[in-house]
Amino acid sequence: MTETAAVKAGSRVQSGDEFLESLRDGRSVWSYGERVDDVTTHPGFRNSARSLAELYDMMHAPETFDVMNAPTDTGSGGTTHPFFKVARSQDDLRASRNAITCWQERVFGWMGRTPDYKASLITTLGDNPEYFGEYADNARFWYKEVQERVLHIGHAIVNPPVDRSKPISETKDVFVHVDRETDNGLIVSGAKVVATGSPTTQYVYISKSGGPPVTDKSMALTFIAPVSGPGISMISRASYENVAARAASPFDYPLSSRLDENDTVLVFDEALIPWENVLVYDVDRINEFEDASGWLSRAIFQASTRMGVKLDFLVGAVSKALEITGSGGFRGVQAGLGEIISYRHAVHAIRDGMIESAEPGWTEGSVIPGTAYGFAYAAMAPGMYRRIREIIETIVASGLIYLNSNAVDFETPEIRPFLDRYLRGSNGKTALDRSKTMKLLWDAIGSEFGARHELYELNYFGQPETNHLAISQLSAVDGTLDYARDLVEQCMSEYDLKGWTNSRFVTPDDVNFIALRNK
Ligand SMILES: Cc1cc2nc3c(=O)[nH]c(=O)nc-3n(C[C@H](O)[C@H](O)[C@H](O)COP(=O)(O)OP(=O)(O)OC[C@H]3O[C@@H](n4cnc5c(N)ncnc54)[C@H](O)[C@@H]3O)c2cc1C
Repeated sequence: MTETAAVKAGSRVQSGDEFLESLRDGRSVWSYGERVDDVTTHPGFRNSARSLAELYDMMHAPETFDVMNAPTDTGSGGTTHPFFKVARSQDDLRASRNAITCWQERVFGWMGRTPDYKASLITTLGDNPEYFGEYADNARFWYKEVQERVLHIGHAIVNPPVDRSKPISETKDVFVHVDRETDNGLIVSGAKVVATGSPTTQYVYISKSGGPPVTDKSMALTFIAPVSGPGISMISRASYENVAARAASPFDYPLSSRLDENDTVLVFDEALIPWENVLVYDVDRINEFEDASGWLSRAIFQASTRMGVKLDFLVGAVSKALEITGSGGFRGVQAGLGEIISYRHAVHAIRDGMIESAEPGWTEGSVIPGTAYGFAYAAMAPGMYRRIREIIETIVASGLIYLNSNAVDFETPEIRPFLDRYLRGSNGKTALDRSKTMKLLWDAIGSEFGARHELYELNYFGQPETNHLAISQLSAVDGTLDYARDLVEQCMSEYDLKGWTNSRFVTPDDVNFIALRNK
């Protein structure tokens, strides 16, 4: 479908400007002791917001339109991002992969919470609205609304790390819970950890993931809220974009300066959640949802596709860095780069393996990416990412900090000749080439932005141990363990104390010293 056809058909997908306008809604974002007036102009958030706006523009641009759009399944006749629809076939998953990749290439793999991330979960509302019981119409509404407008929804589904040793009920004052019910909706208070990207999202999805089962109905809650809703505050962590803007330049921190997704402490203080926005308010349903819906496998699919692009980017940056240091020809250094590339290949392979091993979704006719390979990615990614950082620090070494402090140094006549001589690179690369490349690589792995990315990958799907456990349990029911054990049984059935039971093989009675002795 061409762009013109989609517009004629009534596409409701927001543009970049419409997205930015929607963020100017009086939301309560707090940073450095002040309430942020407007995240689209504040130096701590404005370029991150613009990076997201560019993604929305790609939904409309003729050159990316086809890969970024598919017909809606809501009856609107318009188009949407392919991952915002319930997948019905492996081809739907392929179209989703291509669209996720296309967006990630624009942000070089460094924004984890692009709007398609939450589409992994929102599509479950359209797959099985009946599951939500008395809130089924809410599920239908939000599926349609999010899909047609490609809304940007953040999520906060983990309880804050406060008194982990105590049962949830004893930390209720901190965790999100219902204060009281009213005719208009639920009055909710409490916090979640953490709402990544929320200052520049439009809505937030609150639910439960992992941890001990919920037993108290007042905490068995899933809902969607506009982040600008009354009673909702976002207390931002230090903004790397702000620090870079005030104390450096885009040349010095090219990723922090535009791709920082602020992780906020999200606080509800007697916030009214209208009944229309409630999806789950039931102990059994909230505990079952994660396993029943299959949303995690979709989330991992989006994450591994994103990681694939991030690793492509790192491979490119490391390769350019080695060209500058002149160490790229050494055997150990080549092996280091090769190890990073092999992780890159493994991630791309798992992503596509998830398509090849797609399995039935929540309801008849829907399809989700293969769960077992997905959990393997979730368990493997943290260690792999940590190892990649270690390799880069080993093979690029001091090259990562043998650098000037700021872009302005290149305009400072007293030191420019020194820079040109002492920072020059191998292979005809100039000092400017070195500084630009190495600062980019440092921002990727070493700056506060870069270090936060390791923490992010490590905790993306909870603790790796949890994912190893999940794989272990899954393998007992999906046939993996049975198959592996059968293989070993088959091997062991072909011999016994007397020798081979398989007549094809020759029992060595003719040469074996014990057999000969006993003859
Ligand atoms: C950069 C970043 C961004 C994030 N963004 C989001 C987001 O957007 N939305 C969101 O919902 N979440 C987000 N998170 C939270 C993330 O999902 C969690 O960090 C992750 O699930 C791990 O949980 P935790 O941090 O609470 O660790 P914990 O569960 O507190 O675990 C800490 C340690 O204690 C151990 N432990 C904890 N409880 C027990 C127990 N009962 N028995 C034995 N051992 C225990 C764990 O094994 C682990 O070693 C983000 C986290 C980070 C770091």
